[in-house]
Amino acid sequence: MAKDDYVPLFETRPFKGRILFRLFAASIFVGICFICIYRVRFLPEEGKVERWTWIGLFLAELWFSFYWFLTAVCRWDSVYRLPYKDRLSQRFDKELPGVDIFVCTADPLIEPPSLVINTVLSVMAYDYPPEKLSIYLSDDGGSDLTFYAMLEAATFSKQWLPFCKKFKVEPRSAEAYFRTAFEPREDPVKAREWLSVKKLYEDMKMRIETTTKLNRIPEDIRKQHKGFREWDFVSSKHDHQTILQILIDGRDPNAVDVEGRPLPTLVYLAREKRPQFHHHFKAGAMNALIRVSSRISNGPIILNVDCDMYSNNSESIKNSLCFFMDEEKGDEFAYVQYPQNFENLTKNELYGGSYRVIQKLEFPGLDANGGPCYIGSGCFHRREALCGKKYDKDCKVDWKRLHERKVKESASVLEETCKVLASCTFEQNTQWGKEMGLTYGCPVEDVITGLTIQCRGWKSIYLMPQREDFLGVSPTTLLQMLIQHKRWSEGHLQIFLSRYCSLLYGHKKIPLKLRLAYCPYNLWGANCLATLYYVAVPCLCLLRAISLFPKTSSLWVLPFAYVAFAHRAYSLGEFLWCGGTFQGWCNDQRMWMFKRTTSYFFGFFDTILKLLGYSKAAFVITAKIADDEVLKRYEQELIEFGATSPMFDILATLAMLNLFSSLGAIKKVILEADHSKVLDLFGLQILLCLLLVTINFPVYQALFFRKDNGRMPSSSVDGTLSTGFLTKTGSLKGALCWVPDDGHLILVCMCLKVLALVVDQLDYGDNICGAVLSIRFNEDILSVWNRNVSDHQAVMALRDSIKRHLKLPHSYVMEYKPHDASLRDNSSYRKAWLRG
Ligand SMILES: O=c1ccn([C@@H]2O[C@H](COP(=O)(O)OP(=O)(O)O[C@H]3O[C@H](CO)[C@@H](O)[C@H](O)[C@H]3O)[C@@H](O)[C@H]2O)c(=O)[nH]1
Ligand SMILES: [Mn+2]
Repeated sequence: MAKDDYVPLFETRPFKGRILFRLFAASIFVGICFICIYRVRFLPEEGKVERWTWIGLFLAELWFSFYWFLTAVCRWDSVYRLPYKDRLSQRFDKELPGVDIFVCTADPLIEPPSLVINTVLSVMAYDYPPEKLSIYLSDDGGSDLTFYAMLEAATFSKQWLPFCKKFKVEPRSAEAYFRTAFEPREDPVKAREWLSVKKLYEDMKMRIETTTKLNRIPEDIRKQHKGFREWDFVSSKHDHQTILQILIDGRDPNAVDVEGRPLPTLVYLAREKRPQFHHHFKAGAMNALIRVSSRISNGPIILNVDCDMYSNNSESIKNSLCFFMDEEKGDEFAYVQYPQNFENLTKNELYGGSYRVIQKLEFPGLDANGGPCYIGSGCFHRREALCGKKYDKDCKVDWKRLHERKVKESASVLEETCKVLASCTFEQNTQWGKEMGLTYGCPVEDVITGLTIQCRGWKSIYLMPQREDFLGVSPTTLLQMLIQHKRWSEGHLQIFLSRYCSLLYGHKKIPLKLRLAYCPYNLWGANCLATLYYVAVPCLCLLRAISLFPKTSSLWVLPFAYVAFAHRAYSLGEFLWCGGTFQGWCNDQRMWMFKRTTSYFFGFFDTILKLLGYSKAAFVITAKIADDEVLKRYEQELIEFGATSPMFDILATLAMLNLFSSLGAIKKVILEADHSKVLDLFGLQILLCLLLVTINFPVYQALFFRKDNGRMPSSSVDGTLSTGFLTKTGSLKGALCWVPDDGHLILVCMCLKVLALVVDQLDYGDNICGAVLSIRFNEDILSVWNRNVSDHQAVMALRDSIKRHLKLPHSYVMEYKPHDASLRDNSSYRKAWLRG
């Protein structure tokens, strides 16, 4: 094509309103400067407790300022992209490249096969020539249940694909479509067809769910496909040979749908697993898929979706190709990342799961500076770039040549010859996991991979069309959410502390702004310290009458007030602009605090432990299902606490600390002769405490008022309630319980101990004591009960273990009525304090 005829396949437009943002950012910056001046000028004299608390607070504020600076970098420039799909069709209709789609699943129990196949069906039904489409499912669960579901999906696709075309179905996940769509009433013939496909789907779903519930495949079904024989050799999900089955071979002239049109290729792969080999979680699965697919279809474009994230837009492939195939700029793009949206969010996003501001404002910012990160699901890759090729500006892609398919072997030959590519030993002494494929060793394998790709000279694209392109499942319990964020924050922090730290690794490879823009995510985990300090220490100091903020009557209060309020108001504005609700923003803020004090905290320490070699890599898969009762509460937007976890201990502890400090402060204001003097001195501090109490409101509810099973488990409640008693008894040294099988509790213990020390140091005398320590009753004690040892003995044992562990002169333990009714019968219910 001659140069002047060139019409781009996409357009890039800058965001409006950047100037306003920059002015605002400048004003915040000025505010921060004043805060720093204040902190330095009014530093308390040497030798006082005040001095150290002051310095600590100052450090926390410096950290927040630095972090704010990083988030401002992300917003400095922003662009959005517009693909022109029609131009693509006009120009390249015959030369469209092959696209290989990788779906990953890992566990049939928490990622049910019926969910997996809906994702598979949705991508099989893309509006794209089926002979150029190949779908690969990686099953790390190595489960015949999933395999069976895939067989069913292969059969059903013969009806489903033509049905999607005929009825212009959207979305093309059968489950999602039939959940909301109604049959076309106007035409009885069509209506009948519609209903019959719906029935087919429902019958299939029922068959799949029955086998899943049975947890085994009945003999008569096993006989129907040779693939099941593979499971005769599977000893467990961690120990089996490669299972590779080409369920639909797109080249086979008989592989057609009910209307005679070809079907896309469909492949099931469970890579080899052996206990002595590390399998590298999703990254390992993806790399096995890259190799196997290179022999079977070798599509130059690869789409990666998680099993819970179905395609919600049948045009996504073509939209993405507008970038890769643009004659002028296309060759420099390695991947096109879509936002990850979730279909099961509640109206006000109870657990802040929409990430709207990140997706609508921050990622366009990354895009303007060189390209977004690769965040896993919903990402189209150029195969070469994913396989480690460096960007070469002289290398032009010839799509015509690329789309030819060369493989001649039959499906069964391919099945045999490709197995070795997915074996445990294949990667030994190769660059896989290092320079080739997805990078190993990090729980956010995607982000680190994206960064290395960008550092090899490639650019990436962030595409956020009107219609949400991919819809997934967001965690439906607080604990799930916190655990997911622990993995993320840990993974990100690992990147920051590794040789892949964007600041150093990206030097001279990617723009400075992009290097900086990676940092807010990489440093999520590092936020925990400053946040914990800010939510705990000012409250404690309030009780000890240490003022940490300027008097409300002085002018110095202005920068504090401006930065705090303007910044939050701006955040609210952003949230609303991105389509959120006010309540949603409040929930988001709460989650932000919860995550920082728990997920990030544990993520932070686990990263450090890993660096020191004490802890191994893990990947806790996020559950995609929950029981009906939990779901009901989720829909009512009731926060789910119904589990024991050290994370909840921290939340409860901090909430109680905030509550007691506020009560203490209020008491002081009332009792003090000169109210206004107290208010003048402690105004901001009291405000901060009250704010924290407001944020923690659902925690108090869960601790004391809720009756449903989503409340705080009674063990934590009693523990936290005990705080109330403890505080009344005067000087407190500490109490905790010890759960030996939970490594994290050591961490909680350490923190509680620190807190106890601080309290001790400050010596509150008979005042309300701010130390709030949760006692959690452990399985140990319950098992003592089980063995019919008298309660008293058990409690004494616990008390002694606490004493020993904390090396405290005293410890208090409350006798406890076990939660479990059967245990309750043989133990008397006494609530008494034993001091020893
Ligand atoms: O050993 C494993 C573990 C996980 N997975 C798959 O990886 C995907 C992501 O796992 P999930 O538990 O759903 O994690 P999320 O936190 O929801 O996923 C986000 O974060 C991950 C990195 O932590 C990214 O890989 C994902 O794309 C991104 O959506 C799922 O399809 C799993 O089946 C495997 O294939 N093998
Ligand atoms: Mn997921």
